Amino acid sequence: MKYISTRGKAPVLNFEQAMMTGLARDGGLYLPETIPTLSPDDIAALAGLSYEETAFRIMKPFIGDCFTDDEFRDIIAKAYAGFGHAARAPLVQLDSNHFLLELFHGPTLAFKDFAMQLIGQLFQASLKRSGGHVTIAGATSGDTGSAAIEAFKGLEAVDVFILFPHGRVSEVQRRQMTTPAESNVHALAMDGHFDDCQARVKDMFNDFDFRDGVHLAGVNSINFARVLAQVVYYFSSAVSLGAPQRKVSFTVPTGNFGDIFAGYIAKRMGLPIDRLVVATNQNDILHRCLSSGDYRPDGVVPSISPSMDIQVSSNFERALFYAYDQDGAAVAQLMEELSAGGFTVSQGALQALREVFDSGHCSEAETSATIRTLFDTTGELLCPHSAVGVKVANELRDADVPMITLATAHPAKFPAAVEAASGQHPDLPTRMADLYDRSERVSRIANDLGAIEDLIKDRIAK
Ligand SMILES: Cc1ncc(COP(=O)(O)O)c(C=O)c1O
Ligand SMILES: N[C@@H](CCOP(=O)(O)O)C(=O)O
Repeated sequence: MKYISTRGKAPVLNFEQAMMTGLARDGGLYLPETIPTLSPDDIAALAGLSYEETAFRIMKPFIGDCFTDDEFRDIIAKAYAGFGHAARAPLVQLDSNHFLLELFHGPTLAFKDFAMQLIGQLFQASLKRSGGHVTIAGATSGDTGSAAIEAFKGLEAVDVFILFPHGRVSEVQRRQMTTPAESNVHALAMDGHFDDCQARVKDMFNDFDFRDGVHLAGVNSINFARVLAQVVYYFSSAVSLGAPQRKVSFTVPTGNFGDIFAGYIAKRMGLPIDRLVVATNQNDILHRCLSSGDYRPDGVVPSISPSMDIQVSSNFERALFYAYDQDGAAVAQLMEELSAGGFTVSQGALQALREVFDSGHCSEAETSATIRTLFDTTGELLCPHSAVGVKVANELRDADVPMITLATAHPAKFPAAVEAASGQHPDLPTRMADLYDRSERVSRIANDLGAIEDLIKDRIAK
């Protein structure tokens, strides 16, 4: 399996190389040259399998011969051993034909653990073979950072630097990043919002002297391995509701477009997905773009679903690549226009996107009302991101097609917003009960590429 860049001008790599490379050297994002497909019989055969075996069968064609079957099975087993639910990603029924896919039973209580625990194991296996050391630089609006730190803390072959927007993540998210004592963990509270953090991480990758000097690696969804791991739960949940004989739809609370793009890959692999619904909070650039064709960031407004406070949605570039018939030059042109303020999607490409994706948005008041109503009617306590998904799903779903809404984080990561909405205080699991008592270690940093690079060089030299 070969991996190519969305901008068409970077070296073609295998899975392991693409995983360890992060951002392509032309600024684009790696994707498999062709998307493997599963027959209806292959999909039917997933029924009743463990999550781990499903993961092996879905991901193996993308990995090629980079890892032996035994190695890869062992990696998957280790990745999911620490999850707090036997099903890993259990489905809960909310209403007639509406289901919630609970993706928050991993170690840091958000869907990011599904991919991050896996790539933590993949990186370790790869670095053990090469004997190298990498410097991970990641940007987070709260959940990627804590999942990355949990997956990589204490590893000798890795230093992990996480940029998060100062004052714009929940206290639980911040503490998950700032309380680990391992010396290879570096939490950096940056001035600005998530888009600034993500831009600085991409700047570091585009600074080749720095990138090559520190052996930079990426664990944001710029890394295709992150997206790949998330494809698995689309299959496991759809099959448990009757796929491939029965079509299903998904609603995905969306910010950086990685999770819903994993659903797009699942659809292209042959999973009979009817609609993929993009659910945004008040930072609704994706909804506006899918409605009008215009993609023009106009500033992030902080919300009670802070992990989705994003206006420059990294993986939308991957969706555009397919919508523009894999024309790297066209994508590169759009991204150049984005740097200058924004772009308009061509009519043909917009039509291609709309053939797959629907979209909706959810105001702050609607998010709170959804948390309250769902708790009152079903006893299910949602995090604000999942509530955005449920609200949009209820609005757009077709009563005859099962709708699966992704519950992307545990309510206890956002206790203030959840309690204000529902009157219920969501408790952290007992293993985290002392999170508020642990001491924090964090560096404040300006939104300044030079200052960030200097800090990283200085820390890894020690
Ligand atoms: C809890 C939560 N929900 C939803 C999202 C949006 O996911 P994506 O960025 O993959 O669209 C995020 C952040 O990525 C998140 O942390
Ligand atoms: N919401 C994310 C933002 C980063 O997204 P990623 O999928 O590209 O890592 C977060 O919680 O950090």
